[in-house]
Amino acid sequence: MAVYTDVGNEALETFLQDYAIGSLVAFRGIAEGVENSNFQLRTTDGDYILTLYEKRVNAQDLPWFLGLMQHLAREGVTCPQPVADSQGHVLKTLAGRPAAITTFLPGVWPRVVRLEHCRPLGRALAQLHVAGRSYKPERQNSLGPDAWFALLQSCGAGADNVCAGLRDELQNALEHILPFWPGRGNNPLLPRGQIHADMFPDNVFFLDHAVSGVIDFYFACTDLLAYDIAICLNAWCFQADGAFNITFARHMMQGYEEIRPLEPAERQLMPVLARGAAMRFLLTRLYDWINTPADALVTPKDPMDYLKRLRFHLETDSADAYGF
Ligand SMILES: Nc1ncnc2c1ncn2[C@@H]1O[C@H](COP(=O)(O)OP(=O)(O)O)[C@@H](O)[C@H]1O
Ligand SMILES: N[C@@H](CCOP(=O)(O)O)C(=O)O
Repeated sequence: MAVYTDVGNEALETFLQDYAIGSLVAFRGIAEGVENSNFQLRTTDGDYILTLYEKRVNAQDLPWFLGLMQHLAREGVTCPQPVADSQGHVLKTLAGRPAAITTFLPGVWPRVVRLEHCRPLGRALAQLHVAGRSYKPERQNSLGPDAWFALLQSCGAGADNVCAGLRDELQNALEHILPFWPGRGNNPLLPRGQIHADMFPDNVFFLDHAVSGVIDFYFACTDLLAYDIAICLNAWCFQADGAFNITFARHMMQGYEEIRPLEPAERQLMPVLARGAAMRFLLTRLYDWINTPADALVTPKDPMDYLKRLRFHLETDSADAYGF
């Protein structure tokens, strides 16, 4: 459950007086998610989401995230829209945390990924990349390759308690990733733009076999477009038993390339991007696994799922293995 900060009924009713979205009918903390505290609000006007921004979100980045969501919507991407209060402010404070109300998106995220999800997912990702082109402000990826070594260090000896030898294994893996990363040293730079950077199944809603919306832009940043594909490859194309599903990957890429064809170098460098994407989620999961108190109201995600993926990508040296 991810409700780090509790909000009382009275405090919420007072907060809502600043808005013209009717009066409170009901609200509940949302169990899903691990980063922020989310509440579903029902007012006499309809449904909304209240988010209190927590640990990994830097409050200074919030105008960039909310601005991106507004921009993408103008460009035709369905995503939550910040709701302004009567003074025109979208960013507020509640229970001592930065807070915003956004619109509620209908749809359901796939609890089990099936082949039918993969092509629409690829299309939605490419649409987001194309729509993001005209959003000019940039945000550096604070969880990109420059951060991984320090993140591993911050896990300390705890890594080896999760899995014997893990610290050395990850250190060694970084040596097979960082020197080959696009744009580093003499490596070619790939097309950059606004990326979602957390397009996991729980952030993509479907209705009637089509993507009905994308949520959770709080890791979005300006980075390599193909890295976003590598994140999806990790998050959508491995089965529950840990096996890679090449058909899922092929369908996802077919959908993506209907909207934005890949450049040859993006395809060629997919193995290193996929290793990097597995490393990034393995490290944040590992950090959370080690540092989340046993009585916390959040269920940390298993880092070992991403160790299996990382090992797979380290064995892979050609994009052919991904089916594209
Ligand atoms: N705009 C929205 N419309 C509908 N449901 C939402 C919306 N935003 C969040 N949710 C619900 O809240 C859950 C957690 O949201 P998410 O943004 O992934 O949280 P976190 O940032 O904590 O990971 C989602 O899985 C979804 O069920
Ligand atoms: N997708 C990340 C965790 C971030 O949580 P989300 O609920 O915001 O997607 C992971 O799976 O490690």
